[in-house]
Amino acid sequence: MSTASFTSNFFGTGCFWKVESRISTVKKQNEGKMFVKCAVNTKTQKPEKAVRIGVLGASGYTGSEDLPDMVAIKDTNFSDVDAVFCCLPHGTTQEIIKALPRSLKIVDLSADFRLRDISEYEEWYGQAHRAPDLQKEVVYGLTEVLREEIKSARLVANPGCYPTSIQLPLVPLIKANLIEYRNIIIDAKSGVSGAGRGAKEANLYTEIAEGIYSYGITRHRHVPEIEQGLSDAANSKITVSFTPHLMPMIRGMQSTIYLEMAPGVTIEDLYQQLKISYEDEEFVVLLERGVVPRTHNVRGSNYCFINVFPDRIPGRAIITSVIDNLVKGASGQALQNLNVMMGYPENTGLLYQPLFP
Ligand SMILES: NC(=O)C1=CN([C@@H]2O[C@H](COP(=O)(O)OP(=O)(O)OC[C@H]3O[C@@H](n4cnc5c(N)ncnc54)[C@H](OP(=O)(O)O)[C@@H]3O)[C@@H](O)[C@H]2O)C=CC1
Ligand SMILES: CC(=O)N[C@@H](CCC(=O)OP(=O)(O)O)C(=O)O
Repeated sequence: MSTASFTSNFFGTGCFWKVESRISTVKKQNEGKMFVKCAVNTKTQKPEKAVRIGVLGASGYTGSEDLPDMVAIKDTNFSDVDAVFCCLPHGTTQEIIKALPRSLKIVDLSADFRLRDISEYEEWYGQAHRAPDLQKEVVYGLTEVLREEIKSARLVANPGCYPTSIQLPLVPLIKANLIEYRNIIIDAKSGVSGAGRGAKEANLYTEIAEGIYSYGITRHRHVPEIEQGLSDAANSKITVSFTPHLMPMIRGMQSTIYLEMAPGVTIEDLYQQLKISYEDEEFVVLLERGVVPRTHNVRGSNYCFINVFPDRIPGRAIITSVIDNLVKGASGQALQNLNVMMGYPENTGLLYQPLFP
C-alpha cells in the first residue's frame, strides 16, 4: 500500500515540538477520509498558536532532515496545520498536493512543480502533468533570487539540489551581462543521499565505495530546470552542458562551472559582482579570493560557498559552488522559503553554522 508519512512540527517563540505519524493512502485522501496522527505540546496537550507544520514523507532523507525530536501524540488532520513540507518522490506529488486544502501554505521539495512549461515537464519526466491548473500559481523557491515573489506565495516549488548550486553563482553574473550565454559547461558531483533513502542496487555500498561515475549524461532531468532559471535571468534562451557524478560520500555537492566572460570582462569583475549580489545574504558566501570551497565547509548547514577563478585560457573563468544537498539543496532551503512565506526571520531553525575556511 502506498503511504505517506506525516509529521507535525509546531514552533513559535520558545516552543518547538514535533511529531510523526503515517497517513493513509492517496486514495483515502481523495475520499476525504485522510486520518493522521500528529503531535501537540507535551505540556498542554494542545497545539499552540504558532506555525503548525505537517511533513509528508517524514521517513525519507529530506523529510527527516529537520525533525530530530518527533513524538506521536494524538490524531488530527490537515485542519490542524498551517503549512506543509511535501517531501515525496516526484511523480506522486501533484495528485497529493491537489488534494490538500487551499488554506495551507505548501513547500514542495519534489520536482513536480518546478518547470513552468507543462510540456517540458512531460518530456523530461515522462508522464502527464496531473495538476496543470495548480502549476500556474507556483513560485519557484530559489530564495535569494525570488524572495519577493515567495513572500506572497501559497505553493512554492523548492529547487533541486544541482540547480540550486548552479543558479546561485550564475544568475547574478547573467543579470549583470558579465558572461557569454554560449558554452557554459557544468560538471557536478553529489553525495549518495541525493538519491533518497529507497533501496536501489546502484546505491549499495559495494557499488558506490572507492569509485565515481557520471550519470544522466546529456539527459539529466535537472537540465530544463537549470536552463529555465538561467534563461529567466538572461531574458533569452540559455542552454548548458551538464554532467552530474555520484561520489562515494553521504552528503555534499559541488558544481564546477566553466564559462566564457563577455568581451572586456575580467575575473575581478565577476568577483565584485558576486560580492555585491550576496553581501547582504546570510546563506550565500563568496569566499576570499583564491580560497577553494569544500563540501566539508558547508556540511549540515544551509550555506552555499562560492568562488571564481581565472582559467588558463584567456577570457574564460571557472566557478566552484558547494552546498549540502540535503540542506540548502532541499530541507534547509524549504524552511528558509517557509520562513519567508510566514514573515519569520529567514534563518529561523537554520542557525547551524558552516566551517569558514
Ligand atoms: N535527497 C536529496 O538530496 C534531495 C531530494 N529532493 C527531493 O525531495 C523529495 C524527497 O526526497 P528524499 O527525502 O531524498 O526521498 P526518500 O526516498 O528518502 O523519501 C521519500 C519519502 O516519500 C515516501 N514515499 C515513497 N513513495 C511514495 C508514494 N508512492 N506515495 C507516498 N509516499 C511515498 C517514502 O515513504 P516510505 O518510507 O514509506 O517509503 C518516504 O517517506 C523527492 O522528490 C526528491 O527528489 C530534492 C532535493 C534534494
Ligand atoms: C545523487 C542523486 O541521485 N541525485 C538526484 C538529485 C537529487 C535532487 O535534487 O533531486 P530532485 O530533483 O529529485 O529533487 C538525481 O540525480 O536524480
